Amino acid sequence: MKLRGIELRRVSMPLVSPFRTSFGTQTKRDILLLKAVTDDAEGWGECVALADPLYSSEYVDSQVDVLRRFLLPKLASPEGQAAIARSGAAAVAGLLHPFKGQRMAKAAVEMAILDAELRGLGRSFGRELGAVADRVPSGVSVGIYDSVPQLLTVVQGFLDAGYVRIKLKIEPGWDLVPVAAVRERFGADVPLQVDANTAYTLRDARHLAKLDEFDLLLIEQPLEEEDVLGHAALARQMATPICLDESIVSAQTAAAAIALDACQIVNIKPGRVGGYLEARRIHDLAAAHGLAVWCGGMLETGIGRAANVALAALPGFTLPGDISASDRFYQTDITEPIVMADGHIAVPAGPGLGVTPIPEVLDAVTTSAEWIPF
Ligand SMILES: CC(=O)N[C@@H](Cc1ccc2ccccc2c1)C(=O)O
Ligand SMILES: [Mg+2]
Repeated sequence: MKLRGIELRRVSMPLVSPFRTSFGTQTKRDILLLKAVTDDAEGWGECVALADPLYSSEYVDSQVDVLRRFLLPKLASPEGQAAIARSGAAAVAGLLHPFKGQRMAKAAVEMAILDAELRGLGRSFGRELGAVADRVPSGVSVGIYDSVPQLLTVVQGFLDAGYVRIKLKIEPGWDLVPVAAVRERFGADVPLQVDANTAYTLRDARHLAKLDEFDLLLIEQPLEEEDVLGHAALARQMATPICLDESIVSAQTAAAAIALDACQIVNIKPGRVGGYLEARRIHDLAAAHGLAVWCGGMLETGIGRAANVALAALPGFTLPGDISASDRFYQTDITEPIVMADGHIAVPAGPGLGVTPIPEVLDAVTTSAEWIPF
């Protein structure tokens, strides 16, 4: 496979409604898309970095910069071209390993090259990754609201839409009361979990343990991302399973967290861990230790969303993910909308991602595009 170049494209997409979490309120998404052009096909990658370094240390301008100055020149070098010609996308992580961190940029470029490679081979992402299902259950992430009645109206809407699992964002001051209200209104059988996005400390352990009465599936990332020992201590003080998100940035950090009993469940996000191939390694590692995993979301467009559906079809993804339909976040997606049918989303069967951007829609939301020839 000969890589001719990569196009860096920024798109700006308004959210259908403000999405508030413990780290702020988002009303639009500033997204970096990559298009890899090879002799055989074009492939697409999506960088999940936010505009600001509020979820992780990456932010979209930093990922553009590191791609332009370091990552793409390395892939374009004679060494890079030879390795990619020989091994395709499987060579990317090794080539980029000398550059520390920047996992969301690395994930996006590996994804674009993998998509081009698979389209050229006529193989789907699902087939390549090891999907064992042709549809996956769809959960939904619900933000923080100004009032409980407002929250209950939103949850009712998502349950009516058919989402099979509800995830509530929580933060100090918005946790026990909204969770109790959802349980009270919708009953004990609705699969329910919470996500704190690192908002608590170990001093909150006794408070967080009060969540145990609500029979939650898990509590996601209660403490800050580097506090692996704190999560292990918290796990000993509450019954609700601890799930890590921000803390798990690679198979290595997953292995450490599992060995330290810092988590019983892992939220896998390919963009956070450096790509779909590393995501599969984490899936395999978790399965070897008997841990359930599920696929998290970063408000991806249909590009990232389609790839996440394929990943979520692997056997170890036994909990519903945050792979909602496109209309959870976007009025108009840049691909054919990803839709949910009785609580499930079909795994795309076409070559590569199985979806491609719709040119006129993509152009309408594009704020910049830059071709980087190899
Ligand atoms: C679906 C979900 O809750 N995702 C992340 C948090 C998150 C929240 C807000 C975001 C806004 C713009 C881009 C990515 C974002 C990710 C999580 O699981 O922790
Ligand atoms: Mg999370």
